[in-house]
Amino acid sequence: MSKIAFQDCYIQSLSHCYGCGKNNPEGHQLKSYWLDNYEGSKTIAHFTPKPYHTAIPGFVYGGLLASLIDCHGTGSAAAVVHYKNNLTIGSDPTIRFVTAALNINYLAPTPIDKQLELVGEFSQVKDNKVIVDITLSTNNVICVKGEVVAVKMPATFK
Ligand SMILES: CCCCCCCC(=O)SCCNC(=O)CCNC(=O)[C@H](O)C(C)(C)COP(=O)(O)OP(=O)(O)OC[C@H]1O[C@@H](n2cnc3c(N)ncnc32)[C@H](O)[C@@H]1OP(=O)(O)O
Repeated sequence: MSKIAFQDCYIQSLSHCYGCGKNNPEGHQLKSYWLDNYEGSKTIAHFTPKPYHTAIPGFVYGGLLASLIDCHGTGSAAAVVHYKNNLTIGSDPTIRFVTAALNINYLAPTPIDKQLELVGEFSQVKDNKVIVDITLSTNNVICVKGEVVAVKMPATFK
């Protein structure tokens, strides 16, 4: 794993996201990295749910899981476009990605008392659009699969 999370390289003004912004103390503060030995092709993040993330006692609320997949996807998209263009993720001008589409499939109940692992792979990488396929697992069991269509953040967001 690289030492600095993708999201922690975002400029201060783009670090308030509820899912992954380091400047949002109420948020999830998800941290995404390159998977060891897969720089440029696979990404990883971990998250440990809190008891209040409950859907049915013992199991995680699906909206939280979607949110984690969303932010791992947009962070991974920013990382791979920088990687492909030989840029550093914190470099200027800021290239960031927002969610255009999110498709989530819940395959198995997700236990609330385990660490969650998200792994992302890219099915399409263009400078303006990246499609990221993400699995969310606990104890090597895939509980959720998601596809994130991430599009380069337009100027209207600034
Ligand atoms: C910066 C750190 C923050 C982290 C973000 C965390 C994730 C988030 O919560 S982001 C917030 C939620 N998302 C939003 O609010 C986005 C709102 N939507 C928009 O701003 C626009 O519709 C936007 C940017 C997604 C697309 O803009 P648009 O002008 O239509 O894009 P456009 O340039 O035409 O299309 C680019 C590509 O994306 C594709 N695309 C656009 N919208 C979609 C969509 N909804 N579904 C699938 N593909 C799409 C286009 O087909 C095109 O693909 P290609 O290049 O292969 O032809």
